[in-house]
Amino acid sequence: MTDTRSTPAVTPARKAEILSEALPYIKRFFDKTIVIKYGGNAMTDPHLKECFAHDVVLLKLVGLNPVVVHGGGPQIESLLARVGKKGEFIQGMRVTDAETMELVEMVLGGQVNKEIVNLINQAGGKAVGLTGKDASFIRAKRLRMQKLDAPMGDLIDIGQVGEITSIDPSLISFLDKGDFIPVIAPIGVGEDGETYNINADVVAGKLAEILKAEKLMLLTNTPGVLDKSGKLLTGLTPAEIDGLVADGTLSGGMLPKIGSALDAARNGVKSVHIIDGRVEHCLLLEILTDHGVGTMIKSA
Ligand SMILES: Nc1ncnc2c1ncn2[C@@H]1O[C@H](COP(=O)(O)OP(=O)(O)O)[C@@H](O)[C@H]1O
Ligand SMILES: CC(=O)N[C@@H](CCC(=O)OP(=O)(O)O)C(=O)O
Repeated sequence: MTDTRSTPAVTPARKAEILSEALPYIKRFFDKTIVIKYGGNAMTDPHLKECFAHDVVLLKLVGLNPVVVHGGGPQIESLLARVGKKGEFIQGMRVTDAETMELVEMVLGGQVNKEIVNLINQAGGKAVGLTGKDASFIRAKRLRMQKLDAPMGDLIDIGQVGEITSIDPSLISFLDKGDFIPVIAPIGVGEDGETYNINADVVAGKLAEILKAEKLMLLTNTPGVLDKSGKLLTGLTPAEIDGLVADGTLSGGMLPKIGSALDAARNGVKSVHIIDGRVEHCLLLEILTDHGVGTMIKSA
């Protein structure tokens, strides 16, 4: 059977040319850390999942240090539905009671984490799955959330949702140096061993800051950040983001994503992108070629 994905007329010479175009990027990013957030919504198609794993392995083998943080929102929803529960979100954060927390940990720390680890290993990498509980490397406390439509300081409690208090980078650095690819589920641990559910974009952003990453790439299921008419915004400044939040153009899961992206850009991560995880090889396109595939978040 013919594989229609490999039929475009790319001559061998053009293939070689494309490969050699990656050289300046490989040189520039050699030994640099790239934090990749793999969103639950971009994680549904089997072929795309294989492409993602393949790209991560390729980045590692050419000398970059990819660190994967994954979500799993849709996967959590389907387990909740099986036990007759429905997820509730406030400003993109899941309200997390004790039972939900148990299920979230099963899905993120178990099913989704091990699936990604396995895919990367099948593609020839050496992935190691972790949650923030491993070596207690992501410490958290209970989040008190500021509602956008409430007076400043009017904070609400949404259950076992964590706010990161610290990240110890040593475990991740150790894995990077040892040729391993860390794959991190967004779960934190409290002072007394409590388990916290943390939005994956928030973990990815903070980790990118702490690791002094060269790039933070947030893969999602839209072309990037869209304006009110659905057009892609290829670059965004903090002032433009404030405007989009205030007029309601950004909502739901895009709120924690943009907040984390902006924090990372302001705190030393050199380039921050929200990109379309449904585009085949989006990581290679964004990192090793001139073709941007989403929205770049600027620090000023
Ligand atoms: N202005 C916007 N541009 C793009 N997506 C938006 C916007 N506002 C809200 N969204 C929503 O944010 C979603 C991405 O966040 P989320 O569902 O948390 O995805 P992920 O699982 O990739 O983190 C999009 O699928 C879209 O429904
Ligand atoms: C507090 C909170 O909202 N946690 C998220 C963690 C998973 C996640 O962020 O998944 P996506 O990246 O696929 O959205 C949740 O429970 O859904």
